[in-house]
Amino acid sequence: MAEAKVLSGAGLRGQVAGQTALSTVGQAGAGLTYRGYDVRDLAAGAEFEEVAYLLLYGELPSKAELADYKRKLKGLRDLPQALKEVLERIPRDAHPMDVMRTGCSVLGTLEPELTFDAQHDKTDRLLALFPAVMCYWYRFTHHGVRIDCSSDEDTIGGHFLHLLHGKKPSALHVKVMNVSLILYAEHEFNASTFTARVCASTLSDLYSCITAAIGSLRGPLHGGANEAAMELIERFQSPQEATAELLRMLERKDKIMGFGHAIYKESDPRNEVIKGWSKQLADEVGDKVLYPVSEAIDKTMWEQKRLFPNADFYHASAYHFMGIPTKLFTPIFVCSRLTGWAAHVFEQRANNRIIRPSAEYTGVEQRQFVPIEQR
Ligand SMILES: CC(=O)SCCNC(=O)CCNC(=O)[C@H](O)C(C)(C)COP(=O)(O)OP(=O)(O)OC[C@H]1O[C@@H](n2cnc3c(N)ncnc32)[C@H](O)[C@@H]1OP(=O)(O)O
Ligand SMILES: O=C([O-])CC(=O)C(=O)O
Repeated sequence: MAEAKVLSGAGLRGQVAGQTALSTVGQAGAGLTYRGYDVRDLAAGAEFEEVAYLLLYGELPSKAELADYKRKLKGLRDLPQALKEVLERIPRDAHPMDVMRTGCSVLGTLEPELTFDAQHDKTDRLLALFPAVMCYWYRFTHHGVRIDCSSDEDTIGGHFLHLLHGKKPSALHVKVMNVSLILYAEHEFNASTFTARVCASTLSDLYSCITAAIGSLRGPLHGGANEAAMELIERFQSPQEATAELLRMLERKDKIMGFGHAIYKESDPRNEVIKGWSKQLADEVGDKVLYPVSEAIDKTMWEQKRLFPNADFYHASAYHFMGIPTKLFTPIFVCSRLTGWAAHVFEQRANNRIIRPSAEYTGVEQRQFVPIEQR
């Protein structure tokens, strides 16, 4: 059973900054729950759309509700022409997280949230269309094709893989995407969600909250770590080489991306799930390097620092084995975490007070103003 991490010091660590009924993180017994359900049970038995519905609408759907919800989302997948034109203008070497941020913001000008009554419909639209924002830009700028943004795929994960690769994905890959989207969906007051709530607390619109959250997720200390972890593991040809270099990196006090956590102390419950799927994908593609290298880094980090892989580390190899380009790793996180962000925005709006903490002043004492001619 994981103990709660002892929290102190900077970064607002250990401060209760509000209330939520959406998830628990790092509590004894179950490391992560969404509205009371253990994330491992959801990842094993649910579809991502069920989890999205749970977070956004409050309860797991019945079969009929899920079928209706998936039908609704399927009908909302295509991008407005004006958004496609904007995406075509974004440079090939732009970071895809900047593309997601811009795509979200532009949609906010085309289909604005005029009243908060529209918050669920606007969220469903973003949920349905985010995979196409990423894939339309990527395929246009990298392969010169204007893809059809609708597909017959039953799930968001399958739809994303279909748009990216231009063909029907395998059942295994659809399953892993589904699990991945569930694992990334919600995580209490992490940096990007807190950003969304701060924005919501000013009574701003949903698109502003989500755009701001994407900006926070982009950094390598948060969602950007899955991409940074891939850049690390692909440097090595063998576990021995990885271990030797890791020891040098730790000696230099480098941060190893994909390890450690602000709240969890001994393990991240999402890791065991995605690690298992990464192993299965490694076997499928006959990998003899990346997965053993990942395990060697994992072992060395634990032995040397007592640091464990977080949700991001084995996501890197899992996504890679499915042929997903590294720079699209963090945008996939956006497609999932949108559900948590939006649910937090709804929660903030339902019981709002503007979030405005105080600062401890550390500057100079009050002093006399000196006119510019006398300075
Ligand atoms: C989905 C997610 O967003 S999960 C997080 C993804 N981010 C990463 O993987 C980035 C790498 N990890 C980190 O930078 C950190 O572990 C964070 C940002 C996740 C958490 O930061 P904090 O809460 O400040 O970490 P914490 O207080 O546990 O750090 C304790 C010590 O371990 C070190 N440490 C923590 N993580 C790492 C790491 N990944 N590599 C090397 N050292 C580390 C810290 O530098 C600190 O050392 P010090 O006491 O000598 O200063
Ligand atoms: O909670 C955090 O600080 C980061 C994290 O794991 C997440 O957002 O999924």
